[in-house]
Amino acid sequence: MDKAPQLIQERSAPPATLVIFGASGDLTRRKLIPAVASLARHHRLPREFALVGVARTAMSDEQFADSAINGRGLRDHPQLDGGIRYVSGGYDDPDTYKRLAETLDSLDAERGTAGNRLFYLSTPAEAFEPVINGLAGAGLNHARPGSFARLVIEKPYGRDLATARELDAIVHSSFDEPQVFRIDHYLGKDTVQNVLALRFANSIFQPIWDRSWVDHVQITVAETLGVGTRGGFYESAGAMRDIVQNHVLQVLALALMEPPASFDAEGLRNEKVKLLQAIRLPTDRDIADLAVRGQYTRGGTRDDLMPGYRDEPGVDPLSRTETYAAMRLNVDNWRWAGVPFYVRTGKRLPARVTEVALQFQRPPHLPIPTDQLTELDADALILRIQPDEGISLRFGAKVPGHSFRVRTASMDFSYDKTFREESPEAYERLLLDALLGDPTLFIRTDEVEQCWRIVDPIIEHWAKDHSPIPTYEAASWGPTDADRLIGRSGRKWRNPGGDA
Ligand SMILES: NC(=O)C1=CN([C@@H]2O[C@H](COP(=O)(O)OP(=O)(O)OC[C@H]3O[C@@H](n4cnc5c(N)ncnc54)[C@H](OP(=O)(O)O)[C@@H]3O)[C@@H](O)[C@H]2O)C=CC1
Ligand SMILES: O=C1O[C@H](COP(=O)(O)O)[C@@H](O)[C@H](O)[C@H]1O
Repeated sequence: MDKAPQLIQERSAPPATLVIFGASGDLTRRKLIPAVASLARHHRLPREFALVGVARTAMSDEQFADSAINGRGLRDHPQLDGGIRYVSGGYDDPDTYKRLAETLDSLDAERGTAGNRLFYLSTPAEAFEPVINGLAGAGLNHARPGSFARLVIEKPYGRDLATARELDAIVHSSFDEPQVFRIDHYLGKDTVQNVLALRFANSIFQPIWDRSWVDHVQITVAETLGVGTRGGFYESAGAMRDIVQNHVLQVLALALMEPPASFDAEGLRNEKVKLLQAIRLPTDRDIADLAVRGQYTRGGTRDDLMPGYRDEPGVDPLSRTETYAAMRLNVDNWRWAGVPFYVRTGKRLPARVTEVALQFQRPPHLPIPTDQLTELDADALILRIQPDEGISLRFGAKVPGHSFRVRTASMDFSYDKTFREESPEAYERLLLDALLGDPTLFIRTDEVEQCWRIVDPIIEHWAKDHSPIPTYEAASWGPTDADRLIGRSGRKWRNPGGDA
C-alpha cells in the first residue's frame, strides 16, 4: 500500500540540531522557542536533539539557555537538558561559521544528533545572503551521506518579484530546492488546513463552490495591534508585503484552488500555483478602483487612546507606509469567472479576526412578501480561521409566530466545543514538518513569484502616487475608500463583531 502523504501522518522529529540565526530576536523569543518547548513537552523531540542560537549579541550558552529555554519551563526536559548552545558572531564573519561547525560536530558526538541540521533564518532579510554564504563557506550546506542540511527562510521572501528571484539565485547557489523551506506560518494553523478538510473531505460543499452559487468571497485578516516594536521593519514592508503577499494569498489559494489528487507536497502546491496564475492583474487604469490603502491615525476611546502609526517608535513622522490594504481580485478560470474576491488586512482595526466568507447568491425568486424579509441577509459560509476558530453557516429561518417573517440564523461549528484535542501552534507544526523534511506546508519558489506578480503592480502604483495617503482612525474598520471599493458593486464588508 502507498505511504500516506506526510501531511496526514502523526509524527515526531528525528535526531537533529536546530540552528536559529537571529536568536536574540523577537520571533525567536515569541514563537520559535515556545514552539521548541511545546514539541519537547509533547514528546515530539528525541533525546538526540540540540538547539543552537546564533546572533551578534554576546551571550554564553547558559545565558541563552536561561533566557530562551528555562524561562519557558523546559529545565527538566531531557530532550534539551545540556543540549543548548549559543554562538555569537557577525553574520559575515567566516569565524562565526567555523565555530558553529565545531559546535555542531561536538553535539553530534555528545548527543547523537546524527549530522542532521535545520538552519532557521530568523533575521531581518538583509542578513539572509551573508548567512547563506557563511554556511556554504563552512561546507554546512552539504550534509554527510544519510544526514540532512535544510534551510528555513522567514518571510517576506524578497521585496518584489525581482528581489525574490535574486534571493532564490543566492539560495540555490548553495542549497538545492528540496533543502529549502520558505515559511508562511498561516499554513501551520489548523484552521487554515481545515479549509482543505472542509472542501475535500466532504461532498456537500463541492457542488456549490463555484460561480453558479457563490456571489462573492471576502477574506479578512484584521489585527487590533499596531506595529509595536517592529516599526523599523514595517516601514519598509507595509500591509501589502507583510500580510497580503503571503498570508492572504495563501489562504485565498487554498479556498479557491481545484481539488488536488492527493495531499502530497507537489499535488497541493501545483493546484495553488494554477489558481494564483489565474488571478487577473489590474491595469494601471483600473488599479485605483481595485486597490485601496490606508494608514491608522490616533483613535480609540478616551480610556484607551491609541497612537497613530506616525507616532509609533521607529516610524518616520511623515511616513506613507500603508497599514491597511484592500483589493478586489478576479480569477479567470472556469470555476470562478465573474465572481469578485474582496480581500483586506489592517492593523489597529476594531477586532482581531481572520476569516474567509463565501456569500451565496440570493434565491432567483422569493415567494414571500418583501416586508417579511427585512432581517434576511444572503446565505453565507464563514470559515473562522481565528480567534474564535470554527465554521458558521448563515441562512434564513422562519421566525416563530403567525406571520411568515424570515430572519438570518446561524449554524455554528466550534473547534473548542467539538474537539478535545489541542491545536499545535503554527510554528510548532511547521518546525516539526521541516525537521521531518515535509515541504507540503511550505512555499515553493513558483508560488512566491506568483504572489509578487499579483501585488507588485499595486505597490508600484502606490509608490508613484504622491497624493496624501488615506487614513483611518485606530479602532475603526479602515479608510472610507475601502467601503467604496466594495460598495461600487452594491456589496458591503462583513464586519465581524460589528461596525466601529
Ligand atoms: N517578529 C514577528 O512577529 C515576525 C517576524 N517574521 C520574520 O522573521 C524574521 C525575524 O524577525 P524578528 O525576530 O522580528 O526580527 P528582529 O528585528 O528581532 O531581528 C532578529 C535578530 O536579528 C539580528 N538583526 C537585527 N537587525 C539586523 C540586521 N540589519 N542585520 C543582521 N542582523 C540583524 C538581531 O540580532 P543580533 O543583533 O544579536 O545579531 C536581532 O535580534 C524577519 O525576517 C521577519 O520578517 C515573520 C513573521 C512574524
Ligand atoms: O507575519 C506576520 O503575522 C502577524 C500576524 O500573525 P497572527 O498569527 O497573529 O495572525 C502580523 O502581526 C505580523 O505583522 C506579520 O509579520
